[in-house]
Amino acid sequence: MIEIRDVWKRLGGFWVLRGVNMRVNSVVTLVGPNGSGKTTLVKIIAGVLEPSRGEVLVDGRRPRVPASVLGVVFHTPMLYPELTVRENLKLFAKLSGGRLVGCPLGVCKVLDKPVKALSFGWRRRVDVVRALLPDPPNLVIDEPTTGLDEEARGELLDLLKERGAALLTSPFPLGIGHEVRIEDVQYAGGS
Ligand SMILES: Nc1ncnc2c1ncn2[C@@H]1O[C@H](COP(=O)(O)OP(=O)(O)OP(=O)(O)O)[C@@H](O)[C@H]1O
Repeated sequence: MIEIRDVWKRLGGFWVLRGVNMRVNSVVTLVGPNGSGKTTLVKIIAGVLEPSRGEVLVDGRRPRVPASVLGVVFHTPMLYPELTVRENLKLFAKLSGGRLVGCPLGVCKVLDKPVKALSFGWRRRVDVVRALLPDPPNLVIDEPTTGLDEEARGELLDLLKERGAALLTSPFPLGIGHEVRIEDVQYAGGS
């Protein structure tokens, strides 16, 4: 369960987020125009940005949550380009206490390739698998459709349905999970 409690964020002299209140306990896609604060909210949930006001709880924890409780996937993959996929997954499994089970998103096909040799879509696939290694009950993915083909999106949706909570952001409607407009979960007045 991801609980966003009255989260405000001021950046560059503007209130980007104005009192966001939201509880996520299933697959939820957050939609909104470019610049409406979706990525900012993901960063706050991930604990890499502090809210100006308010708090985020993930299964009752805050502000920084272990990878075993919250998996995070940003738009830019968090992988070591010089290492192979196998080496990356081994390293992150060690750090997060998880392990690779089966071949999610087809990663076994690319295990021995260096990450720098992969296409963007394959790097994103590997990055999602990296986040899922410790089997976190909660997940947040910024722009999940970017780079993923239809087959990978379908498999990703199946993987997400197994989570307690998955918050996705996309600049366009995905047809995945329950859609929530960012304007509808904060105080009226917009930006
Ligand atoms: N470090 C920063 N300093 C100043 N302003 C920032 C900073 N980061 C983001 N912003 C501003 O905050 C607003 C929200 O940005 P954010 O990236 O969260 O929006 P978004 O909804 O994810 O957009 P998109 O759909 O285009 O990805 C934008 O106006 C952006 O310019």
